[in-house]
Amino acid sequence: MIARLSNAQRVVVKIGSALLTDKETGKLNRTWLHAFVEDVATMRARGQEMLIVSSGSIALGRRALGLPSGKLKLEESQAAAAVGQISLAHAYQEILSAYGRNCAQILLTLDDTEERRRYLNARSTLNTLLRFGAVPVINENDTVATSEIRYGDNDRLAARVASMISADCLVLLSDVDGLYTAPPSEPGATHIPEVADITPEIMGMAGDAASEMSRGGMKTKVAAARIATDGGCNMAIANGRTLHPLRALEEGARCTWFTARTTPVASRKRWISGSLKTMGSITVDDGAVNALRHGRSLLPAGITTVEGRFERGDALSILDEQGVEIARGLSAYSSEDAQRIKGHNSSEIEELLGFAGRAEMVHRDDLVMTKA
Ligand SMILES: Nc1ncnc2c1ncn2[C@@H]1O[C@H](COP(=O)(O)OP(=O)(O)O)[C@@H](O)[C@H]1O
Ligand SMILES: N[C@@H](CCC(=O)OP(=O)(O)O)C(=O)O
Repeated sequence: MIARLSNAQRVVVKIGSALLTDKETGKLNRTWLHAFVEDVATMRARGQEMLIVSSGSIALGRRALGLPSGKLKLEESQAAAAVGQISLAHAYQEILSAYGRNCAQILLTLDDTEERRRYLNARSTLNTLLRFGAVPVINENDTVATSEIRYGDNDRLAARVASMISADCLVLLSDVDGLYTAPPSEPGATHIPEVADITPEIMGMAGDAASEMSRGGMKTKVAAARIATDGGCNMAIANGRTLHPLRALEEGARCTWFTARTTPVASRKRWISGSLKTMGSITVDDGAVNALRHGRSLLPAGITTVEGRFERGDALSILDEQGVEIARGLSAYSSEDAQRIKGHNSSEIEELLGFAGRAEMVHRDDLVMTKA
């Protein structure tokens, strides 16, 4: 069970507001943040790709603005988030740079993970940052998110990010060491070490947050577990109320693991082949059919015909020369650009389109064979 964290390639860690801010003063808990970031840097140095989803902007901002305790109005939490996010990002940047890491701030709204084109853009930016060795620090863009278009909690946001970038491990660090059969304040509540199946009974165990600083409570954590495990990602709810919480988890600290139901690749392929409406089709030559069967990407050189009107990110049907569908995938180009680059070598793309686009028409990560 321990190896789920140390063996993971891509890890998303979510930090709740209560861990980041001191209960008494409302200030950022710097000692804790230093120790946590040291764990992140150690894992990154080992070759694991690390992303942080951090709450805390509203909790920090409300103190800075002198807002009273209790529930905030929407415009007050938006203002608090605007103020708090700056100090939050600054703290991460300062500490990560001490470990020689670039810190990249990403503020997402619901649409960025739900709407396909924006999803592909967000995914591509995150992948590029990881390739450059930077550590993305993500939060919801609370200042522009109105109640209709917001997640409202970073538990589900973290799970959507984890499945978007095909992470294999998500850790929700909280003030509790996992899921209990009932809110831990209730007598007789017992700890659950592992959940293989998120049944209605499991959902029913989760209650609200105990402090006003937090948003979600256990309900949003269990909802996050459903998103993550469906996306092929193992998820842990673990205690962050200790210095070096990730090291502690690797060394076997008690937590609750929710087991992935599939692999990230299988989950993505199922999404492409099953739930997307195709917006066009491309016919490819025999050489390209052969390349696709060997798990390669589809290059413009192998395309003979482009049909339909589609945009970058739309799903396409890929046909052989007999008109039989052999694969489906997400297009890296619009139909207009595809018409221009079909049959050409990828090195000619810049000259043909006037910009240096991707070498592949459909990247192999975005492609699924529908006929062997
Ligand atoms: N079944 C449960 N098991 C564990 N904790 C629960 C449960 N139901 C409710 N909780 C509450 O959820 C809290 C954790 O959620 P929350 O305060 O939102 O954390 P965070 O700020 O880390 O997101 C716990 O401290 C606990 O009071
Ligand atoms: N985006 C908000 C946090 C929302 C949230 O999920 O809070 P928490 O339950 O403490 O993880 C913020 O930065 O204040």
